[in-house]
Amino acid sequence: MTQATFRVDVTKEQFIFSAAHFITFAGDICERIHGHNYAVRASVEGPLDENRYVVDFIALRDAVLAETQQLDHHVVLPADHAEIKITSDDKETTATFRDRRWVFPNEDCVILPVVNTTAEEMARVIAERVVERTKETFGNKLTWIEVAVDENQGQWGVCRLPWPQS
Ligand SMILES: Nc1nc2c(c(=O)[nH]1)N=C([C@H](O)[C@H](O)COP(=O)(O)OP(=O)(O)OP(=O)(O)O)CN2
Repeated sequence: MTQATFRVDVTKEQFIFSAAHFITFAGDICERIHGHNYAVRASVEGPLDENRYVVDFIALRDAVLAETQQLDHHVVLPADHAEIKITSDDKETTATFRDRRWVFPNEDCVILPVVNTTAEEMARVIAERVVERTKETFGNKLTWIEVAVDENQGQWGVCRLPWPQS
């Protein structure tokens, strides 16, 4: 007998956030700072509740939006990169990579707990934070959450996390 599975997906125009970043790749190549209009999709899988919902679209939408709005119009920097070092004083945040240096007003920056600000890592952080925002409301019946971040109209980094059971 086939077993039905159910999922809710939300991907809204209002999730699009414009942010600047730079990553390293191939060992020691560090990109120039540049921006993307990032798109986001979030999905959760689980059984149907008494409403015949997996979860209320609106609750999931609002949790995702709260996270994407925090990134909009910011420079996104990695806290955990081995060579991109981030320091802040009371006014400015400085990023260094070898002999290169970028200085930003603190309020323009968001420092994320990632090694590299790739779409995959940003998807993971958004997924973890959406779980934190919703786990009390959604309970422990869901099986997973997946967040996908699109850097450039069809280039998605995707992270799926098991839904916390406690
Ligand atoms: N799996 C991943 N691959 C790549 C990522 C990523 O996050 N995950 N990121 C990048 C870079 O950020 C790169 O800057 C992507 O930018 P994009 O503008 O898409 O790249 P192009 O130089 O090809 O841009 P065009 O404007 O389309 O010329 C790379 N890979």
